[in-house]
Amino acid sequence: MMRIGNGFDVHEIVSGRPLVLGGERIPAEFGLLGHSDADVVLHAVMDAMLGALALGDIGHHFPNTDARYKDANSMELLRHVVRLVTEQGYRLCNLDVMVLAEAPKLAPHVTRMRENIAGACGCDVQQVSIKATTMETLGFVGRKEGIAAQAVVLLAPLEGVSSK
Ligand SMILES: Nc1ccn([C@@H]2O[C@H](COP(=O)(O)O)[C@@H](O)[C@H]2O)c(=O)n1
Ligand SMILES: C[C@@]1(CO)OP(=O)(O)OP(=O)(O)OC[C@H]1O
Repeated sequence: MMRIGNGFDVHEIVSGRPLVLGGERIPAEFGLLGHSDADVVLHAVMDAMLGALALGDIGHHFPNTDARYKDANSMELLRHVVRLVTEQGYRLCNLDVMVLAEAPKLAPHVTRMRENIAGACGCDVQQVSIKATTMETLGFVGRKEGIAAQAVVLLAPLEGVSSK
């Protein structure tokens, strides 16, 4: 049986922190606040994968009260979630991420972000889609108070399903 999952995350924009999105350090005058590296893109992707298999959420697997995850590299957390997916007998069919960010311009970084995620998932970059939009100055994203990401993931059983 194919399994679909969705994930959503928001992190607050602050100065003095790096901006890491999709495992990529993005040049910016601000970063995101979080217990981990606050990679809002990977957090949405992990929650979508966990949701597809009803395995809870990232807060359950990586509690923000646990010092082990202080400034954690979310790529490592993603690799752990991918291992859980494999153990359950599933693999990524495709995923689609929408990043809501007023700035910076993410288009120049999207290919590297897709490659990072595909590398962690052991899949082709064509199976990973990342898109970005502004909020046209509206709301907390439009005021540059935060960045949000939404992900939808489709998982397929490891055996008997083509990736096409
Ligand atoms: N942080 C962002 C936001 C948007 N883009 C790209 O610009 C296009 C137009 O954005 P609108 O919000 O005006 O629709 C969008 O389709 C993206 O290609 C971006 O690179 N980074
Ligand atoms: C990733 C984790 C890891 O402690 O930390 P945060 O950076 O706080 O991210 P958030 O999406 O708020 O919560 C999930 C946590 O599991």
